[in-house]
Amino acid sequence: MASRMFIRSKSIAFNTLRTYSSSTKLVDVSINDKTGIATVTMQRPPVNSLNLELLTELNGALQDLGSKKIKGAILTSSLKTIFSAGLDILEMYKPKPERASAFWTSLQDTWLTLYSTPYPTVAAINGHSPAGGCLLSLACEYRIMVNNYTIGLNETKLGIVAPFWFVASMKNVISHRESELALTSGRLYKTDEALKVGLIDETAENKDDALAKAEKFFARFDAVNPIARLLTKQELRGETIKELEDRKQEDLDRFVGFLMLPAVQKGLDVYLQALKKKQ
Ligand SMILES: CCCCCCCC/C=C/C=C/CC(=O)SCCNC(=O)CCNC(=O)[C@H](O)C(C)(C)COP(=O)(O)OP(=O)(O)OC[C@H]1O[C@@H](n2cnc3c(N)ncnc32)[C@H](O)[C@@H]1OP(=O)(O)O
Repeated sequence: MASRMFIRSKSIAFNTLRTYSSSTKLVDVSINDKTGIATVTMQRPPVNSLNLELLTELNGALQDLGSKKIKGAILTSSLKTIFSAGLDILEMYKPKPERASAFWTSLQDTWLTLYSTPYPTVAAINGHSPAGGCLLSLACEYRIMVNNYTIGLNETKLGIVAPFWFVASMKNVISHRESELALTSGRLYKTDEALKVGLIDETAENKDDALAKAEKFFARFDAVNPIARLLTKQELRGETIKELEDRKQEDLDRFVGFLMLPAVQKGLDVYLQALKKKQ
């Protein structure tokens, strides 16, 4: 894990800043050449649910940024009211085992990349952010959320169990007690409630406000040595990263095994039907 971060920190030092814009079907990346801030935008309508393809593109984009000299990266969504609806339930419902394995591995890899970026990260949460959406924002260093949306790890509401690294991501941000209360009940917090427990760091009026506040967050590091900053981040996050790296295969096997349980499939079926009936 130490090498994961350190090699990247060396590579950014030798590159020069340039205007950059790259858009794949599901992820848009642009770097503002004046501020040096990258904006990574998920764009998979209708709800940015995280399927294999979106996760693969997102991981690739975040890794590419590691070789560029950027001041920081903002993760956000192109959708008006949704940051991300979390994992694509259709990836877990009646899955083919090979696809389920590739899907979960891509989630593990994306989280590892985002949790350990050499550059500072902000989630500009411009809409609802349940489950996997919350996980992505927890992997960022700072969370700014637009008012009147919801965020949280609501896995138990779907009859599924948040894996240890989802739980650790939460516990590294809010208290153990609050995590226990939230995770066991599958609580989704409204923006103002999330601020009160520290799940988010700031609220925003709208997406533009969130982006402006993200820029101010990055400015905190103007007078900070970047290597000292990175090594400190590594010190704080290293244990959690190492645990997933060490237990990656075990975690994958548990996920695939869990999905094959009839009771889990039944729970997902009921949840999917309820989502569709909502309209
Ligand atoms: C013993 C230890 C074992 C450990 C093993 C590991 C266990 C496995 C772990 C898995 C972890 C999973 C984490 C997750 O992320 S699960 C996903 C959780 N997500 C949700 O609960 C969100 C569900 N969606 C919503 O609440 C809403 O859609 C919302 C995001 C608030 C948006 O609302 P709205 O704007 O009103 O949009 P609609 O609800 O009408 O949705 C539009 C269409 O999109 C479909 N949809 C919504 N969310 C998902 C999703 N996550 N995946 C797939 N599809 C989704 C919805 O059904 C609508 O479809 P359609 O138009 O066809 O009706």
